[in-house]
Amino acid sequence: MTTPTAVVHRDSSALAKATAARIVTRLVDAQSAQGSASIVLTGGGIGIAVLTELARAPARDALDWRHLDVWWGDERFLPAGDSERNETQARAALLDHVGVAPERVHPMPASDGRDGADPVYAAERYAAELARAAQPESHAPVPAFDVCLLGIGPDAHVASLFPEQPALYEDGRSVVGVRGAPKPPPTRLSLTFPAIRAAREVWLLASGESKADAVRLALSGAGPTQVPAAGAYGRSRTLFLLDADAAARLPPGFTAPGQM
Ligand SMILES: O=C1O[C@H](COP(=O)(O)O)[C@@H](O)[C@H](O)[C@H]1O
Repeated sequence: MTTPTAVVHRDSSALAKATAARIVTRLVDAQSAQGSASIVLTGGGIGIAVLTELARAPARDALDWRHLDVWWGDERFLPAGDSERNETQARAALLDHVGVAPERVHPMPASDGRDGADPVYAAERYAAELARAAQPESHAPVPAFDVCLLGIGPDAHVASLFPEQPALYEDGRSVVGVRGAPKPPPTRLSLTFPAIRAAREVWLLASGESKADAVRLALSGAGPTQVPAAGAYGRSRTLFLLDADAAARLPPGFTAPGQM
């Protein structure tokens, strides 16, 4: 487990722009070292804003988009192309505007796909796809993602791991089908904690005052069953990337708002 670091930006626009720049730097470094890179995308307001800024950033051309694997941390289990799908939003914000190799973009299955409407089968298929991409050095049935982006909900959920739900206890499977999620739509797919923790770096994004309590609890040693964001960490680095409103109630010892 890596100790989290908090980085605070003045507002959501600065947070989105700075995170986009940070992604370019991190993935360019990974491509220099390994020849290719991988990222896990998140949905949600700030998650998609970051992708929009990445598409606009002149520095994006420093990345070799053809040698990037793109995965998702969770998905709303809806028909392909539904505007509420995290995939649909990520394509519109970023992936349709850069030269990603289609075979290296790995969306989670849709509810009208070949698995049918049962999220359990869809989760199994995504887990198998991840396992095929796993390298020996990842020591897990998923790749050692270079960056795993996760939004934080007001209830401290990350990916589609919601407080007190059974998916939080999963320690065998890398992907689960989620039913009865408190945030619509109720049926979702999600990486589990073991899959998230296989990432080299986990970056948790939060913007807005409605996230301030979730951020405070996650950084205060709360348990992941009540505060899922507290259970998401990377092997080498865990970053909380925040705007000043989300950082308004940081616990002692973390960067105070206004320092960036
Ligand atoms: O539904 C979801 O919500 C979370 C957080 O979204 P936000 O709009 O409150 O930032 C997101 O991380 C997740 O990927 C998504 O499916």
